[in-house]
Amino acid sequence: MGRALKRKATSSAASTSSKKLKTKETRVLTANNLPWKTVSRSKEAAVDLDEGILDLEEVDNVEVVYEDTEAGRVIRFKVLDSGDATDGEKSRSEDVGVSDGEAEVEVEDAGLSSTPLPATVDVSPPETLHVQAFDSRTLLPEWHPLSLHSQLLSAVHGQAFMKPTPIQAQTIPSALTGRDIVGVAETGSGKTLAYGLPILHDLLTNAVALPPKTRRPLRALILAPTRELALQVSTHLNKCLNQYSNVKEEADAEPSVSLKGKGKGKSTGAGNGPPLVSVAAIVGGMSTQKQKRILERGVDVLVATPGRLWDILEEDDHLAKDIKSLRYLVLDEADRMIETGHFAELDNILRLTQRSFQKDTTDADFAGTSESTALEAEEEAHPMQTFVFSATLSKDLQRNLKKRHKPRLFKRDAAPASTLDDLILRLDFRDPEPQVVDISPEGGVVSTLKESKIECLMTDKDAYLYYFLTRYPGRTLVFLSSIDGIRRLVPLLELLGLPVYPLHSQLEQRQRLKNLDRFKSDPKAVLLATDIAARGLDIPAVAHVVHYQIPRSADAYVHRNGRTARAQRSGFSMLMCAPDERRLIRALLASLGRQESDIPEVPIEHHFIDKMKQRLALAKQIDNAQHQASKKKHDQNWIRAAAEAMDIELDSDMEASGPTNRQVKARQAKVAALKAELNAMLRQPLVARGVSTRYITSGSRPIVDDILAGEDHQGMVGVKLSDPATDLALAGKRAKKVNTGSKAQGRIAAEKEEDEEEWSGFGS
Ligand SMILES: Nc1ncnc2c1ncn2[C@@H]1O[C@H](COP(=O)(O)OP(=O)(O)OP(=O)(O)O)[C@@H](O)[C@H]1O
Repeated sequence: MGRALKRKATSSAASTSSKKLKTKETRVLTANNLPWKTVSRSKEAAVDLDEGILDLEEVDNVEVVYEDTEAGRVIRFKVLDSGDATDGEKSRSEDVGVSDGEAEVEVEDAGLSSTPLPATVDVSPPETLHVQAFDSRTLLPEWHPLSLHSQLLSAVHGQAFMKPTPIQAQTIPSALTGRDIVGVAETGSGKTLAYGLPILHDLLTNAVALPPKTRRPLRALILAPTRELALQVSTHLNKCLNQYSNVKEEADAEPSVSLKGKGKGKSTGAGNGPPLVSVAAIVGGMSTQKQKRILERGVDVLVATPGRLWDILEEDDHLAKDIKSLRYLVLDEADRMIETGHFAELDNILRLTQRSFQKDTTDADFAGTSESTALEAEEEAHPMQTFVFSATLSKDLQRNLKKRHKPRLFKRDAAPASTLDDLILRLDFRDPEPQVVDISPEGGVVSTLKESKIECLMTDKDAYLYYFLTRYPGRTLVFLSSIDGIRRLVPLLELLGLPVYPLHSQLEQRQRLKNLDRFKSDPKAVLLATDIAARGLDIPAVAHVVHYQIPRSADAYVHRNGRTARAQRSGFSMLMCAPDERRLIRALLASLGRQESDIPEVPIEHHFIDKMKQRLALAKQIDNAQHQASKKKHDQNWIRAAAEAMDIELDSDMEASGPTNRQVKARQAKVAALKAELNAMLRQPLVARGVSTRYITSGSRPIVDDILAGEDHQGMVGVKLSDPATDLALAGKRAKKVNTGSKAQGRIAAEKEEDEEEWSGFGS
């Protein structure tokens, strides 16, 4: 038996303590079967700019033992009796015999997540370090033929991804053989791992242990259009490296942590060792210091937004050199990147990756130098692979790509590319014919998504939105085209008691991530967002997407809808359509090969809308009063500050122009009275027409049955709790019934239907 490794695991976020170990083990388990316990962490910590440790788990009373077998060194885990574990220090050193291997795990840099090497003194070099065998043939028969690194298979299994998604199944084998790939597949279909797993497989398979403090060269660059998406991709990949992996358990470490030796006597040099494979994100809004620390240490996989990366590249020659010898370049949501205003930066970064461009510059500037020779040698030994993924890449572009035999070269002074087609055609695919895999659905519609619309006046959109949110509580993402619109709506919906959060580019990054986290953790939360949230964000179980303002393009419509109905879950989207917008919607749908009539109307009980309008009117009054008061105060403060700065004395008129204390108090009292009125109104239940709240067992439609069955809607008396997709289907069936009958019968049926609806409320 090899030597035992004992550790006490603590982290700065949540202190964990390993109890004392004893050799009297009771069970030998695989890493995934260990009794991991979730460590509670503050929500805020999970969304900090360090890209967040999303889950933290700990395990107590486990001994890690290295065992030399014929196949090499393997790792075993022994779970000790909890009773044994309370023994003291003495038993610990006696039993294990090696006391210097104790290590403390602490959060060192949450911006860099890694797979640390084990903290033993005599750790084997990675070439001989064998991750505990993962039986993929039995546990993951559908993943097995892909022959991925066992650490990745273990992680995939741990996340219950029992088979590859179609885009993964079709691209991973080619990517593993070195092909360049253009992958197009519906939103939420697992594209991140389609490019991520081949990269991680290569890096893990060829990982070389670097001495501590050695800067590791960048091997893969993933470019994403938004900060949130870049952070999410980095987290997603780190989950495959850390969360469920055996190597993690081997090192007894957590994502985003590194091991620090704390043994007596001998140093645990390897405990300070570099990670096997590291992934980090660098995005705008992140502290420069942290970013520098990450880059100084070096990462294998860098996920970045083009704007921030270009800023760094202008100062960091080291990184610029790394980019010239990348192994992997990924453009995630490539088509969005040209819309974000960072097109020039993206173009510049891509120039750096183009070997022919490098040759052009190096030939001119350093012909025959060691740098030019090194680049050429590197190119021959490890040609760069390029992956371009999106849910929306035009068919024309794909055709052109296939026709193309040679990349269009970047000339030194060439103007930047101006369209996505131009840009992608200039990508330096090493593959003469990159493999194009397009399995996107016709019309961009995911099969598990139900689309719908509400037709209403522009001025009534607030009321209809409020109706929808009240009628169908559930995690809802509402898209608006303007930040002003979000600023106007958030306080109103807040006053109406909805858990609503904003997300747009003018919020501080910390606030953006905080709001996103709140949205993720409350199943009834509402996020009002601009299109920065339209691409790539993978928020589990978004029930509804609402297009409050119509999307700018068909692609935006597809991506916004893609925030719901992900990974084969069902989802619902609703387009709010004012008369002026109908022409645009028709054009938008036509470009997807569809018609306006393809999208049915959500059934609405108009009786409720009037009540919604009353509540909204009061909320608007309060908001205006609050706004005026704070604006006056702000103006007055500004004048005083300006006068002070200029050393001017304000005359008494000006001083007096501000509100007096009495006026301030009167205004506050008015706001308080309006709020009390609104709260009283909100306490009154919204009652469907024809329903008696006093006689719940009688009336045209007794509601007692629904109450007893627990199916009554808490906020709207007289309607059943239901989801919009079911109500849409019921409305569709009713309409069909009406259409199939004779004209006269149809009329009677419709009248009857109207009556029923009027009395029972929708969804009943
Ligand atoms: N093989 C799999 N089986 C089940 N779920 C998976 C699998 N691979 C990935 N997922 C999950 O599916 C969800 C969507 O994945 P991902 O974010 O990569 O989708 P996407 O195709 O990039 O979407 P978008 O186009 O919106 O960016 C994620 O929660 C991911 O964890």
